[in-house]
Amino acid sequence: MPSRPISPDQKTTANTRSKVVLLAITISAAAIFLMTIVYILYHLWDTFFRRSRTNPFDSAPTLKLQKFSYKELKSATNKFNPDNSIGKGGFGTVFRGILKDGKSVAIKKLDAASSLQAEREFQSELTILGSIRSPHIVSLLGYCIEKNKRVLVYEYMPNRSVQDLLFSDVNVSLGCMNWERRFQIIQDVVRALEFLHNECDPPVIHGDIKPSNVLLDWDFKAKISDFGLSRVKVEDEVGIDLFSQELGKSQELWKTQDLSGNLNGETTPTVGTPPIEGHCSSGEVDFALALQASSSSKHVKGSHNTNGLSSANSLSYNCSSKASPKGKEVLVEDIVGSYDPEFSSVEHSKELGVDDAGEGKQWGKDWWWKQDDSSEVCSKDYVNEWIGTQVCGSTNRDWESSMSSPMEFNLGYSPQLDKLEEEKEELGCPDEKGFEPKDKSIQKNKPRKMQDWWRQEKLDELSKKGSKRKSLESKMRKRIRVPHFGLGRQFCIFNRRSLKEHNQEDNSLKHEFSFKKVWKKKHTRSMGSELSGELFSRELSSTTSMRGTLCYIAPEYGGCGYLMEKGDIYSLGVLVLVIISGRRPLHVLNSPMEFEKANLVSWCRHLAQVGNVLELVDERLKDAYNKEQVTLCINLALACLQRLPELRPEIGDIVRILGGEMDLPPLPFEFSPSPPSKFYSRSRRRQSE
Ligand SMILES: Nc1ncnc2c1ncn2[C@@H]1O[C@H](COP(=O)(O)OP(=O)(O)OP(=O)(O)O)[C@@H](O)[C@H]1O
Repeated sequence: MPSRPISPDQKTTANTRSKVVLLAITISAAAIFLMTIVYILYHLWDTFFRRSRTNPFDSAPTLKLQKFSYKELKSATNKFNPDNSIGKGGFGTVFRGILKDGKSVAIKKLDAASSLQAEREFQSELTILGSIRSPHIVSLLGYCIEKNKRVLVYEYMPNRSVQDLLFSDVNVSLGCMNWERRFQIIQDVVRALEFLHNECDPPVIHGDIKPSNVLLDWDFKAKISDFGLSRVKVEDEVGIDLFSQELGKSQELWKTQDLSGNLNGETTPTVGTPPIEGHCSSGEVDFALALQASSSSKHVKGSHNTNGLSSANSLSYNCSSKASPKGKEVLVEDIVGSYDPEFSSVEHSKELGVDDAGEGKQWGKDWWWKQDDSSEVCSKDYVNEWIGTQVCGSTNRDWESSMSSPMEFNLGYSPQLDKLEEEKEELGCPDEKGFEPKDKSIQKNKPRKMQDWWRQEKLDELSKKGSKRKSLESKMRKRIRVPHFGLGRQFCIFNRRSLKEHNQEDNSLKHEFSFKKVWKKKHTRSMGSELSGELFSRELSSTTSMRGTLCYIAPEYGGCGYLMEKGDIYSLGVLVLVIISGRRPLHVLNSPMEFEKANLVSWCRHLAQVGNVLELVDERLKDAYNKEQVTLCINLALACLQRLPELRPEIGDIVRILGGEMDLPPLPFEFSPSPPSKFYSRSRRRQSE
């Protein structure tokens, strides 16, 4: 059958349809093309303009780290020959190496045995340091991962670390560490921190600022190294978690209580160090602060000694309330008996002996400022007192009794629990068994008359703690493990990072304390019987824990707090004092006359109070320094060392202050030459009325 011919109309319709389809395809393609161009332009704009700050993670792909083979690095260091070793850290040895192209590098070989923490450091260095470039930061050039071998390759810093230079007499006498150089180093470190805190997005917190992490290049330009403990700040992170909660409480308390404990309803002018009740939210050792509060007063104890138990409790309660799969575990016995945070609540003014609370007592808070008056105080006394108060978690009184009757540290003993009992005794609080104070003289000796409101408050608090105490006691007996975020115990355990300074120290007269040995002994035998000036004079203190380095770490970081910028600022304060004085933060010489200078931060505060900060300056500098610059740096350091992070200056302000573009904010009263007396406070009050 013949096919029907296609009509012209049908042809036209078909043509029209194909044209429409073609047009649709063309338009779609054009739209896609346009959108692609718009996307590319947006991306370019985003890269070049919007994100002008350094984003460590975004920029990571641009910072190509070289991957080395182990063989290559082995040959660069002559088989990791000890002769090429230029330093030893907590997790590995640093070698000088020469690469195939003739370039000098520093090669850090992590100890395989250092395991998890070393791995953490390695990852941290790779992800954070590997992603940032700044003239103020030591560059990470490459790495090697082969089986369990971990090696990092850095730019070589020929003039070693500030630690090496400061504590090597030869170099200083050669003028290596003259004032100009020291000032330059301070400025360089400040700039490095400015880069990390303000120019990186998100900000990077170093977490371990100290002299051995400040390295010097050919021109003695300082650069920060060692990002093993650093972290990147999470967006919108407020940072001060438990601390700020306690801070709120303490500020309320502070408003209602002056130095003598009286209710006055006004804010006391000394803002730097409110008596924080339970400030340290964990049972961790608040070493930085503990060191500053070098001895405690029985009087202070009278007003704050519930903290011991509260700290132990707060760790278990706070942490369990936040329990997460990430939570690690810590033995209750590691918490209880480790630290008495009453030292956290010690006002610096008292610490410096501003008030008369310690008068007439053998171990008043100000005892070590009075060495000249007491020829009986020797290094042994210092050590006993200090260790007794700071490490055992007992106060002076406990320590004194432990000295006469050495006790074992075991599950059955908890200084905090004992203190609770004692406190109840002092307050005349009947316990569950209807306990009444046996010795009425205890009450007579109370350092201050407590107002009824305060007493009532205290009793309420104690009865609350009594119930917590019961559960804590039963946990202790069962050795129950309390979940915790991997923060508490770490601070107390002195791991393998350590005592590097010890090796470098000359074995002559200059010696420092170590907590490591004491800590070990704590678990094995009576401490009191073992302590002697001899023993401690041989040990050093700059031990790095998993959370930072003793003496440099900020007080708030010792208590479950996040590591924040202000933590770096605190460490910077200590570093500045170390650079100016040429002393370590805890530096006890054998001479009793030197005791008052043992704790650098406390000594500096004392000097600031008496208006003589220049006494802190390294004697080796003789008079060859700029007094104005030194005074500015010391005052700046004191501002950085304020206990409340909020009061410490921001790094941007520090840059401006050092550059002379901004005045130093007024220091708290406790650092001023004329601290406010009670009279002053009252007269001020009357005026304001
Ligand atoms: N890039 C480098 N160039 C030259 N020397 C270096 C370099 N990196 C480290 N060192 C030297 O090696 C030493 C050890 O450094 P490392 O970072 O391993 O440990 P640390 O920071 O001193 O101690 P820790 O790791 O316990 O905090 C430094 O003090 C320094 O003297």
